Amino acid sequence: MNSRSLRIATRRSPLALWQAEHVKARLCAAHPGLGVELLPMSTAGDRLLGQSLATAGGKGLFVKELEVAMLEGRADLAVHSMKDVPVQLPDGMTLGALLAGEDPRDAFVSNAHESLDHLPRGAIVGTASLRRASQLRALRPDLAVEPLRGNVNTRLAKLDNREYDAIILACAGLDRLGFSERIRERFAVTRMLPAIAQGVVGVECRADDQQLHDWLAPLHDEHSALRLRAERAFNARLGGACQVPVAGHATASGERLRLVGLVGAADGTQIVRGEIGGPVDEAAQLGLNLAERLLDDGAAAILRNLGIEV
Ligand SMILES: NCc1[nH]cc(CCC(=O)O)c1CC(=O)O
Repeated sequence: MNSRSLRIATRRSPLALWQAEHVKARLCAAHPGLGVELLPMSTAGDRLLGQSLATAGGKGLFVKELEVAMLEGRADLAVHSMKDVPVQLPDGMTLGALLAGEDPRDAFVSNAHESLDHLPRGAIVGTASLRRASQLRALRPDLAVEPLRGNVNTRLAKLDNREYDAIILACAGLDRLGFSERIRERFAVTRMLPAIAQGVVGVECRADDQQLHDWLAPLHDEHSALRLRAERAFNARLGGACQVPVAGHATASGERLRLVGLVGAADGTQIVRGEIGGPVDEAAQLGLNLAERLLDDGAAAILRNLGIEV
């Protein structure tokens, strides 16, 4: 038996709470008798929901308070959608476990229309993501892409309120929250390339907490780790934030890893896309190499137009 009890810092959104409960359940199943409790917190990202994520200051807004709680010893671990975690972690923090990935694809959600291709001209599609907006506009320049913020439940409520004809969300979040039947179309990744790390839940903790690392080991998935090593290295070279319309998705099969990535102008008029393959033990280098290639192929100009130095 352990005398130590673990505290999981988590945001209060239904998706964040689901993920934290999931990790708690996995920890308790792997280590019967271990005490685990949730410490729900509000983050700057949650308080600034009126603004677009890009103008408000990016994905770090959702994780900083949780990291401070861990660094101050008020919490032991935090559970994140890895999509929301900046590539650079604060000193002293590490990723203690990356869970097996769920569906990485984006979802087309609509009450009246069965797929993106069925939307009438001029239909209003909600998304706050530059990445989704860029790819949507390239696929369907006739649509009106409008901002949509809030947690998953809020976004669905805005759709039901007829503020949009359709919205785009991640399949993984909808599946986790029991909303799978609301998905009308799961976009092939070749059509709507997902965000870096979409669909992967990760655990962040202090790097020096060896006991916790041992407890987390049974939760870790090596395929997710490989995938994220390539995708996050790719993203890091391209500015590493969600102010940038960057997408990337890696898959490993045996000893081979394949990474597809893109950088797009927000208006969808330009998308620079590429693909790279190589040995899994060079995952990070492959991500970096693909980023360099896209920068040479025009991504550098797109990013410079957005004020991002690369
Ligand atoms: N930015 C919010 C966010 N962060 C992670 C997910 C989905 C779950 C995941 O990708 O693991 C979502 C919602 C969405 O984009 O629909």
